[in-house]
Amino acid sequence: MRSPKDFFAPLAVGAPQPPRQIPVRPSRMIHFFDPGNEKMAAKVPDLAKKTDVLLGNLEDAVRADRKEAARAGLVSIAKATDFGRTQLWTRVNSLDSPWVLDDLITLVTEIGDKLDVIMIPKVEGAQDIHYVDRLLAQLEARAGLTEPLLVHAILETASGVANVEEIAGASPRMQGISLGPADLAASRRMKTTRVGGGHPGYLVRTDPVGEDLDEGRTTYQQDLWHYTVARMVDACAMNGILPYYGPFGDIRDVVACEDQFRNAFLLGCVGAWSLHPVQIDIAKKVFSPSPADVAWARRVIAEMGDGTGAVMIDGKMQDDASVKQCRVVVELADELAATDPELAAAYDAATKEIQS
Ligand SMILES: CCC(=O)SCCNC(=O)CCNC(=O)[C@H](O)C(C)(C)COP(=O)(O)OP(=O)(O)OC[C@H]1O[C@@H](n2cnc3c(N)ncnc32)[C@H](O)[C@@H]1OP(=O)(O)O
Ligand SMILES: O=CC(=O)O
Ligand SMILES: [Mg+2]
Repeated sequence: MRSPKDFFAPLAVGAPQPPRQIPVRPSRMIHFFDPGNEKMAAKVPDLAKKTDVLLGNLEDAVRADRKEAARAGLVSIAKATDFGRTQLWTRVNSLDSPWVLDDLITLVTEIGDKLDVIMIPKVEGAQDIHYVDRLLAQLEARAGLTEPLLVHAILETASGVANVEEIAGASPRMQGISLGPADLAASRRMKTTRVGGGHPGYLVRTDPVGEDLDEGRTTYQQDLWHYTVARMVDACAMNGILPYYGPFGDIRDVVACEDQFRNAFLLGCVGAWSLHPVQIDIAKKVFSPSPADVAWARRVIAEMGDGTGAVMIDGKMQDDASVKQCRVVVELADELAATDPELAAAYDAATKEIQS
């Protein structure tokens, strides 16, 4: 165990100072693309204008014989593209794979100054983050980088879930954690064959009304991911890092995708992955607080004055705790509105309407 005093010392001579705070930047959607796929790569400059995060994926979904092409593609794209305010992330191959060492060496050396966050898949415990932490420090020092790279873990193994609190606090570089429902389902030996989302067989049923066990019994589909998302959110919040829902694989089912994203948003996640351009606007809509909620939250804050005591607003009791929730909503809205004039106008219009 490192002592808390050592936590903010660089892990290699010449490496940049580790971060003390995770920068607050919009990351409602982490948009995945395969940098070795020419069609997808051609869309990157346009996608950079409408996404919060673009992620060059080198791991699963990239064929084994295309790994080098994907890595080289990401280097070229990063060098050639002006990403503006959009962050550039990558997902490297897993730590037990034959590709990850070259992924990290190449990317940090060639484009370490363009990358914001490195996503590490299949993290099992703090030891995986410690390994990456030291290696990144060595590579940053050699590349002469002045800003530390941040690390994001995917929660997609049973041991990762069991160790999620120690993973979240394993390094000052930890930026956040995403739920990876597909690999996690396999690791847990769940009997699903989907990428995220629900399952009609996972349900509860109302009690029988009489002797007939089939008659009049409504069933309600349950959320397979509730426990893991909630646990991930707590682990992230207690360590000052950000939680995300991961992939929703049924690209055609934009309705259920929106539901899954909204469940994650309401439970505390700040964003989700988009796998296809059609999911970008879904994430943008869901992970931006609604104008009505922002207007209401602003009103509660205004009427609560110094934030203590209790008041009644439209028949609802408000006190110190509800005003704190309202501040969470308003702070997020203000952060997003600062770079999105359309959203800012929608929030102001809804606020004026509620005041009149
Ligand atoms: C399961 C656990 C995980 O690890 S999830 C993360 C790993 N998976 C991924 O990264 C998948 C990323 N997405 C994809 O590969 C594709 O979107 C898949 C799902 C295969 C669908 O592609 P395709 O059949 O081409 O869809 P389409 O015909 O509707 O595409 C229309 C045009 O859009 C493009 N497109 C597609 N996806 C992306 C993307 N993620 N980023 C940028 N562009 C994308 C297509 O190339 C196609 O382009 P064009 O109109 O033909 O020029
Ligand atoms: O990598 C993501 C997953 O769901 O697996
Ligand atoms: Mg995975």
